[in-house]
Amino acid sequence: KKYHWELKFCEKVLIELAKPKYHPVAWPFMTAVDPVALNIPTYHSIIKKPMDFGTMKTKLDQGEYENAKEFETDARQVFQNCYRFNPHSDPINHAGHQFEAIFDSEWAK
Ligand SMILES: Cc1ccc(Nc2c(-c3ccc(O)cc3)nc3c(C)cccn23)cc1
Repeated sequence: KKYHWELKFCEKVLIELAKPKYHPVAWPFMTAVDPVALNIPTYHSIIKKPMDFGTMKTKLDQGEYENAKEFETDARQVFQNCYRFNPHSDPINHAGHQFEAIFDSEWAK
C-alpha cells in the first residue's frame, strides 16, 4: 500500500538521525523531557504536546502513524517545543535549530 512505503521512509530517517555522529546535537531530543530530572517543574504547564524522537520510534513500531505527514507533524512538535521552552540564548535552543536542519535535509531526500 501507499502508506507502507511512506512509513519505511520514516524508519530510515529515524535510523539516520540516531547515528552517533549526530549525538552532539540530537541528544536532548531523543528521549522524553523529564521535568523532575531537569528541574524544570513548569515544563508541562508551558508545553502542552510533549514529543521526542524516541516516542516517535515507539509510535512508528506500534503502527500509530497512518502516513508520513503524521510522523512529520510529531517531528515539528519536538522542535517547536524546544524553541518555546528554551530561550534563544540557551545551547539547547541552538542544538534544536541544528538538529532541525539535519531532519529537514533527510526529510527532503
Ligand atoms: C533549567 C533548564 C533549562 C533548559 C533545559 N533544556 C533542556 C532540555 C529540553 C529539551 C527540549 C525541550 O522542549 C525542553 C527542554 N533537555 C535538556 C537536557 C536533556 C539536558 C539539559 C537541559 N535540557 C533544561 C533545564
